[in-house]
Amino acid sequence: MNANGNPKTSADLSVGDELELDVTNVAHGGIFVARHEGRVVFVSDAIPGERVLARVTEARKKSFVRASVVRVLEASPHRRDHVWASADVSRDPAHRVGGAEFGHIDLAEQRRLLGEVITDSLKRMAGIDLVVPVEPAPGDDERNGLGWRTRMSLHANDRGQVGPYAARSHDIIRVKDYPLAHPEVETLALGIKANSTAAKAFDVVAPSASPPFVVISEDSKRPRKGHSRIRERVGEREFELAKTGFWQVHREAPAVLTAAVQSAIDENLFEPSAMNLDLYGGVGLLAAAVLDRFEQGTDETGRNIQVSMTTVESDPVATECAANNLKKSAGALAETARVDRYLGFLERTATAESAERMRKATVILDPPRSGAGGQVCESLLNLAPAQLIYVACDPVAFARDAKTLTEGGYVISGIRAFDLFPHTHHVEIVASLVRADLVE
Ligand SMILES: C[S@@+](CC[C@H](N)C(=O)[O-])C[C@H]1O[C@@H](n2cnc3c(N)ncnc32)[C@H](O)[C@@H]1O
Repeated sequence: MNANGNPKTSADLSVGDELELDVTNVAHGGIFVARHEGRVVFVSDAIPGERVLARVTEARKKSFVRASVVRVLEASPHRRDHVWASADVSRDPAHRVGGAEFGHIDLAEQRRLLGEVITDSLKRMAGIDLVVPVEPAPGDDERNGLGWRTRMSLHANDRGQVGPYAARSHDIIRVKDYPLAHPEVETLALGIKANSTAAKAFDVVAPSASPPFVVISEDSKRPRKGHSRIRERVGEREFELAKTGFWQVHREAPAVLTAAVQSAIDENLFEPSAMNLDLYGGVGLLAAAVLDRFEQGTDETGRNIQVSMTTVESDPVATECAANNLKKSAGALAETARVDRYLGFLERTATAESAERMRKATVILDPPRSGAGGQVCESLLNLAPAQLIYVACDPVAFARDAKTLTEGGYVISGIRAFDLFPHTHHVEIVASLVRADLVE
């Protein structure tokens, strides 16, 4: 009943109300869509096709409410016991752990849903029609998508309890296991005790070529910058990076992305002497992928092929590492700069010769979750490199940038997606965009 004593309508919904819902779609962000008398309900822990009983958890917006499944009335054939018991629907929604919001769905269906999110985002935001199958990382099917996470953050509350956050709050959930974590990460994480109430955050890391460790921080919000270095191995190469510096989280992700970027580049459009760039380059993983592919062999005069490649990265420690990681390549440079400013500088200072080197370039870009954004895309359109390889971890941000780039003169010539975060809603896209005048 509402305040006037009448039966509740969708407009009166408040937190705690329970609704029977037919779940119709997946939405971006690990949630699912249903309607209650026309009002959109974003439901967690559901699967499209299910009928569920869901409890309203947020009702501040007029256009939609949020709810969590408390009982499955008609289950999807894709429903499984949650891979992490601490996130199961049998728990009160407030006490479900976050970070595994697809863990109740079989892996093949998770990937189909991720593909649907990519297709929908491209259609809705960019008017682009593409079906993108989502490929598993090697070994994940055999391990049921578990044990991949080489980095994990835990938190402590004022009572000294340590654990991950709940699904939709910053409450600490105490757990008995971490099934998505690499075994070394899990062992270390389970051993953490908040010995001092000052300890607020714990980064647990298991690098592939250094011993596993925990970095303790007294501030849960401040980025933790360990300056001592660790090492990661990818194929024949080793990379150095800062202890809590950026590195791909899935243990297979560096190798998967290296191979994907290498094969996404059109070799007919690749010019070794062009102004090739690895934007948002981190410690040089993707620059190395390009160098390893195109430095092979000799040119027509019999000299070793030298590839010009500059990484652009805002974190000076990562840049320093990139310079070391790429130092065997004479044509490699590592610059500390924000990408928008760096590209703006290239635009302002262009000469006829540098503009031509830029137009022949291959540009890799692997921005953070928010995407490259309008200003960077506009600069890329002005500089007009021959091909862009866009590595994206957010389908919506990618679709927004793809709209700018395709409307400005690029054609998507290839796109792949990888399930590098099993049991979560995250997915990695690798897209090739070629300047339209170069497409046959
Ligand atoms: C998704 S990571 C990719 C790193 C690298 N490509 C890799 O795979 O290891 C994004 C990187 O961009 C950097 N970054 C974020 N915003 C930036 C900006 N505006 N300009 C330059 N670098 C930025 C971050 O420090 C981070 O290293």
